[in-house]
Amino acid sequence: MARLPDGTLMQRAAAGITAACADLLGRVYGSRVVLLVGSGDNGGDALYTGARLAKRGAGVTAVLLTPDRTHPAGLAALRRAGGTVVRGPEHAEAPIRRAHLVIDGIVGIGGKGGLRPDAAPLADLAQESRAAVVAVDLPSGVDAGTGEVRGAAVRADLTVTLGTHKPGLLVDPAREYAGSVRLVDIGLALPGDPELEALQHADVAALLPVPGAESDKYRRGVVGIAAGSARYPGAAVLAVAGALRGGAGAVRYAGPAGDAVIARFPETLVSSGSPDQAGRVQAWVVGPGAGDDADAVTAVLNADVPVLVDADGLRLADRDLVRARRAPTLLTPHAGEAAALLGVSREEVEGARLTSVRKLAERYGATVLLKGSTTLIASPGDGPVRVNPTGTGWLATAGSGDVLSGLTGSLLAAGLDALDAGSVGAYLHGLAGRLAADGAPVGAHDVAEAVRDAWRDVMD
Ligand SMILES: NC(=O)C1=CN([C@@H]2O[C@H](COP(=O)(O)OP(=O)(O)OC[C@H]3O[C@@H](n4cnc5c(N)ncnc54)[C@H](O)[C@@H]3O)[C@@H](O)[C@H]2O)[C@@H](O)CC1
Ligand SMILES: Nc1ncnc2c1ncn2[C@@H]1O[C@H](COP(=O)(O)OP(=O)(O)O)[C@@H](O)[C@H]1O
Ligand SMILES: [K+]
Repeated sequence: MARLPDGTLMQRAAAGITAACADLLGRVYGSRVVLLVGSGDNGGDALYTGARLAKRGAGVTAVLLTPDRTHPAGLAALRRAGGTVVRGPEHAEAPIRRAHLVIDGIVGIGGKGGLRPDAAPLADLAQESRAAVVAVDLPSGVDAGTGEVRGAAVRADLTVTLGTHKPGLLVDPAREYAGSVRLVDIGLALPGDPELEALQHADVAALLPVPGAESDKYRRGVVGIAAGSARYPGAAVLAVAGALRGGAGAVRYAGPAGDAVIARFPETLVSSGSPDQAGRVQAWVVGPGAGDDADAVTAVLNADVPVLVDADGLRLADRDLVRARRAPTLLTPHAGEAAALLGVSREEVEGARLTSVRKLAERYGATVLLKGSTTLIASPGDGPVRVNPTGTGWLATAGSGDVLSGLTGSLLAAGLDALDAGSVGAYLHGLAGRLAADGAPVGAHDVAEAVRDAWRDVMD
């Protein structure tokens, strides 16, 4: 900002927001637009945007939340362009009810906590009205840095974000408030590592293990699956189904559900004893449907290869044993399992996913993949956390986590590190869920089958 003339970034921002609003309105001329203007630069962005829309023939009304502390140059620009101004949120109701578009410039990255009491009713009015709601930078009231929502917040149809995505636009619950998100490049160079990364197709394609000319099944990696029980043989079948599609050259199964596994997947190498008797593998998956088999979990954690621990395995894994491991460990809890490990409620984990996943990674000295509406993957330390962009609610179906654990374990066996295996596994799994569902409900086995389509889609 210091290197640019005063107001340059704001003009770039306003130009981008105006273009997005015009797309949404279809016709700017004759439309009725209401600006919700807070006391900071977020309000300034809204005012400059309003001025541009007014010049193109929109009827623009600015509602000033704190009339004495309003971005002066932005306000002057709006007035010059013919916009009208109402002073105080108590006058907002009538204009919002008549509006085609409401632009939320109450607060941006300078916000703390949920909306203050004077601003909170505006969020409700905007939501109840028939107007489209566009948030400037992020929906006012959500936490930009964490995705937490502590109190009232605006619900937007579209968020036009400036310079870079903020964690709050990618992590639930805040993500849901943002609607669709459009990034406007205002020419900011961002310093240092980001706090959060979302892999894209090209990143995933570069990480997927592909056999070379000299590959054989052992060099591609063997993944071991210690899962399932007499009560839950299906978990073993689904984990193997995922593992067969994850790039390892062979899948070993160790446990009591070998007959069910072999009936469905004859290519699996099955044994019924303890995992440490099953032969060499390059990575283990332990836990899905495993019941109370603590010995299998301990045997796997004592192996000097990467280990993925899921489901029942998380409850049975000794924390000191996990911390003492030298090979990588990847824990894959859903919010309920994470809550049990942290000794908090499920709601607390779902309300603060970023904090929770970091805390778990620190406590266990392991990489953690926290599943759910937003899937996050964190390794211990301050490095960037990964957020999976491909998830879909259709994945919330029994057994789909078992598929994920097999798939991700297979990527570990093929040589990806825990953070990459977790993020690539979640990416393929989410995409497979979308492709398999295609707008209709799916079972977990459909997701496993669609992993190949997801893989091709990424490689395309
Ligand atoms: N930093 C940059 O490089 C740029 C920033 N821009 C804009 O500037 C914004 C940040 O501006 P500011 O730092 O002035 O801060 P904001 O405008 O985001 O918020 C600060 C104001 O909001 C009030 N406020 C704080 N918490 C609130 C709450 N819970 N409820 C109601 N009001 C609350 C504060 O009293 C303060 O006056 C960005 O979000 C973006 O819109 C853009 O203009 C482009 C460039
Ligand atoms: N609302 C949601 N949106 C996106 N993905 C979801 C949602 N709910 C669950 N998932 C995904 O579905 C899978 C469910 O896994 P899990 O909870 O372990 O179920 P199960 O134990 O039945 O296999 C995880 O990959 C999770 O991230
Ligand atoms: K805002």
